[in-house]
Amino acid sequence: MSFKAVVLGAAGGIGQPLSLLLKNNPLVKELALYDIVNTPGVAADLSHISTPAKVVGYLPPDGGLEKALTGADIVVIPAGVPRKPGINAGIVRTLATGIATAAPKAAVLVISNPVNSTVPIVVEVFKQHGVFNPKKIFGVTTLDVVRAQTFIAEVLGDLSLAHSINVPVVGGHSGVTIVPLFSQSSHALPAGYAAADLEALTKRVQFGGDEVVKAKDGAGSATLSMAYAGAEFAEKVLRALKGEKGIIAPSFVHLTADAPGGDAVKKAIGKDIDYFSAPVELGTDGVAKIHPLGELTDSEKALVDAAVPELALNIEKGVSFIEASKL
Ligand SMILES: NC(=O)C1=CN([C@@H]2O[C@H](COP(=O)(O)OP(=O)(O)OC[C@H]3O[C@@H](n4cnc5c(N)ncnc54)[C@H](O)[C@@H]3O)[C@@H](O)[C@H]2O)C=CC1
Ligand SMILES: O=C([O-])CC(=O)C(=O)O
Repeated sequence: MSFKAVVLGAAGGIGQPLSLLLKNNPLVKELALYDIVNTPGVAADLSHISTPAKVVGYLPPDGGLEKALTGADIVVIPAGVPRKPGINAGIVRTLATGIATAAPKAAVLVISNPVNSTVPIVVEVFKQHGVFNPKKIFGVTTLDVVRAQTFIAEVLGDLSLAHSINVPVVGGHSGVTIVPLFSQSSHALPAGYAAADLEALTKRVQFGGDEVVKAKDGAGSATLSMAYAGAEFAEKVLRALKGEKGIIAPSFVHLTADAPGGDAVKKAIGKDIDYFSAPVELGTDGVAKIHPLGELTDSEKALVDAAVPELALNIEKGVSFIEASKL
């Protein structure tokens, strides 16, 4: 069993390396690349790679978005502009409308920032079209996990461990809404690791994006690490769609009653919030189960408490953007 994957924003800084990684994924039989520019070139380039996926590029004229999306099993959205939330809201609304019309059953992986608001935008558009399935819409927070894995491995002095470190990062995807649960890491920090160092490590995960923006000196935000993270999460979703069991990864999802576990997360965070990034068990229909946050330390509880009000505002911004555009 193999799948049709679609990348919306495929010609961008994330879109191109992400498309390369998906072209390299044996679970992908067809790769449709959509952007407002340059996809014919990106598709022609990738199509010479000797892996099975058939690659086709699409542009807006002649129903390009609809053609790209038709028959999609998974749609990954890295379209938009780094650090321009207002512009991205409109772009994501347009793309979500296309998906709701042409591929309402596909798994939708939202990378475009701010994820805490763009995921609610996709959900509200799907609701308007009567096709909302909370099990199929994912905010991609994998880069936060990838950073936490790497930074723990750096502290442990062995980067070869990084990929095997299992560390949940929950909450949302921006600043203080990002909550790494280092106490639950499969690889513990060194005994006697100072509280101030733990605080600094937490901040480094929360503001890892700023580190890259600064180093790129005005030339954009994280693209290559994000492509890696997006491809890794997409691969997990595809493996689960194919029937593999027991795959769990944090993702920013709707805490619906339709997927068991959401209520327990709401209880743990002490607020009736509609979205949270929690460890999600993936299945043949998307979200199979939302896992609990587990035992939190006092400092982790404080991080969750700080995250929730900001998260609630971000979510409301996304919802009200669509509400307002209904008028
Ligand atoms: N979730 C996460 O962890 C991360 C999210 N991001 C976000 O990913 C997004 C993309 O970042 P980059 O690739 O660096 O930006 P970029 O500017 O290099 O690429 C964006 C691409 O989107 C395309 N685009 C614009 N409007 C479009 C539309 N209506 N339909 C289809 N494509 C459209 C552009 O033509 C461009 O090719 C940004 O919003 C950024 O903030 C970035 C890093 C991490
Ligand atoms: O910081 C940014 O603007 C991009 C991003 O989401 C990240 O690197 O985590």
